[in-house]
Amino acid sequence: MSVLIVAGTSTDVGKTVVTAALAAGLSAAGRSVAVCKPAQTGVGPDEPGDIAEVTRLSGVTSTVELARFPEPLAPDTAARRSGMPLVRRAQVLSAVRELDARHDVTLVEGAGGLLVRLGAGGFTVRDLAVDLDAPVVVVAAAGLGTLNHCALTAEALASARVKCSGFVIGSWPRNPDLAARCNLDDLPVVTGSPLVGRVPEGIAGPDVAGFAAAAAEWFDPDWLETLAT
Ligand SMILES: Nc1ncnc2c1ncn2[C@@H]1O[C@H](COP(=O)(O)OP(=O)(O)OP(=O)(O)O)[C@@H](O)[C@H]1O
Ligand SMILES: C[C@H](N)[C@H](N)CCCCCC(=O)O
Ligand SMILES: [Mg+2]
Repeated sequence: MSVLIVAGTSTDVGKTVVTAALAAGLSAAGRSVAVCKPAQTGVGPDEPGDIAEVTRLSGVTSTVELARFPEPLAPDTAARRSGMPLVRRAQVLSAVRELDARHDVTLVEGAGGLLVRLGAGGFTVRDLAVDLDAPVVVVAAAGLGTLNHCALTAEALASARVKCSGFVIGSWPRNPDLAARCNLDDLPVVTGSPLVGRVPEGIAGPDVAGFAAAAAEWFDPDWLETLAT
């Protein structure tokens, strides 16, 4: 019914944790949720990737990972170096559309930041948002430096006329420093989009029941509600 692209300002900002939190929060609200990771890098064939982490934290099992490459690199580079076939744009679009037809919300997690090349022809997660006419939520770090990364990402979305659904801080510190506290007010100003969530630091541990039970509280409730309508 609806697709939401989970992009980031960079790698390691908490996209997977936020994807899991969204999956858990939407599931708790009675929505059927699917998750697609078009290209996973940096994990071997038998190791858990981002999809496994989303399932562990959220319980959501309707998932698709289209390709994985062992080296921790951008997917197109990792694919070329591995000698395996690159992910194709049409392949991703068809997988996401198939999930979308059967679920209330389909979450698509990119790799790294918005303009990282996912596969053949250099397509990016921004291209997927254009093709799917889907909004993007951007996951960002909490502290100093994030305003610039968020503003750049907002500009890159606007230049392709992709709707920015909002920003989420992937790991909100227990004791936020001055920059993190100021960013709460400044981030919407510099990006022109709302801050719609903050996932607490240290929450993605072994207490998966606690994670799933609390997940909806980390997002603006009105925003979360709009995702499945
Ligand atoms: N709120 C949080 N609580 C606990 N751990 C977190 C939180 N946010 C991020 N982490 C940890 O930080 C690391 C990076 O987070 P995550 O894997 O979600 O990043 P990512 O943006 O998905 O990166 P990639 O580009 O590789 O997909 C992980 O080890 C994750 O468990
Ligand atoms: C391996 C890592 N965790 C991500 N999955 C891939 C990040 C690619 C980033 C490329 C870049 O922007 O330089
Ligand atoms: Mg991830």
